[in-house]
Amino acid sequence: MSKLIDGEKLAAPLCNAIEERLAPLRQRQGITPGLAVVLVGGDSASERYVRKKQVRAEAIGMNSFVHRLADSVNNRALLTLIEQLNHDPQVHGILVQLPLPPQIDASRVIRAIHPDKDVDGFHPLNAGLMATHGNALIPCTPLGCLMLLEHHHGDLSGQRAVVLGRSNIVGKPMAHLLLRQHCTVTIAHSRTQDLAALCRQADILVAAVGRPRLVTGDWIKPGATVIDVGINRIESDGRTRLVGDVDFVTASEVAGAITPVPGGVGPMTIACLMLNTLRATCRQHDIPVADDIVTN
Ligand SMILES: Nc1nc(=O)c2c([nH]1)NC[C@@H]1CN(c3ccc(C(=O)N[C@@H](CCC(=O)O)C(=O)O)cc3)C=[N+]21
Repeated sequence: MSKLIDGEKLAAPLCNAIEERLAPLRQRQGITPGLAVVLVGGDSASERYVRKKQVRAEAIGMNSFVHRLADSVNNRALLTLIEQLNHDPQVHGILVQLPLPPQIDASRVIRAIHPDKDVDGFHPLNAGLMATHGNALIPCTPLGCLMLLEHHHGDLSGQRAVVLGRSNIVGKPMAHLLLRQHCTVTIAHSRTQDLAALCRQADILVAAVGRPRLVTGDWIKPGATVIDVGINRIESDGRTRLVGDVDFVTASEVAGAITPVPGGVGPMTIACLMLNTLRATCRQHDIPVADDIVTN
């Protein structure tokens, strides 16, 4: 049986460390980091995640501003709101919850966010800086995965990593982060041939494809570290359940260590959003960025 990688257990001390940095910011500089979350429409999963972000931000003493827009909103109205938030000195981080409705040009919306306030790290400037090892805001989910990996796997140098999924928000940035830690990285996706055989070569396997229980035990190299980014809602026995991209039961018999869903990557994503908001705040006020909290 493999070791369980507990996301809550690593997220809690990270959030505490962030919280400790807020008091001196407030007392000495009069600054309270502010996170603005823009939610378009009323998707129940999105509502839930936005609520988690808001609750966590407030719990550690940040300001949180949630802007709700109708599902029918047009590009102009959304871009106007972002422009307003870009100029608002109370707002240090802006997150536009994805997915957006089809009439919205998501790429244009992401590009409208000021790169210094882009706490998702989705702006092409931040994506490019990360790819070239510059000083970027790094997407929260891959950053959280990397922290879990470094904590449980130790030095990643020379390890064979396979990232399943090539999205701009998880797969691609994850591959860049692993490369930066000197892994040998392969990005696999829906057109990859012999997916199972490829995955079996991985010392580190990160699954981020949104396919419930795609990765079964026979895809995993014995002893490998498995990070499950998937959050799929499925119906079973008349109830809605949350399952990952990894079939936990069979995978945990083979893997050396594995994240559960829920309680794995999710809590780290939220904690890294808090970290990015703190970093963005420091940068905007020319305060040395709190890089000693974590080094990556
Ligand atoms: N601009 C943008 N940035 C995002 O970071 C972003 C987004 N859009 N759209 C949706 C995805 C999804 N996401 C999650 C965050 C936390 C949990 C989380 O806390 N999950 C818990 C509980 C899950 C549950 O109970 O539903 C867990 O896995 O233990 C899940 C998913 C952020 N996303």
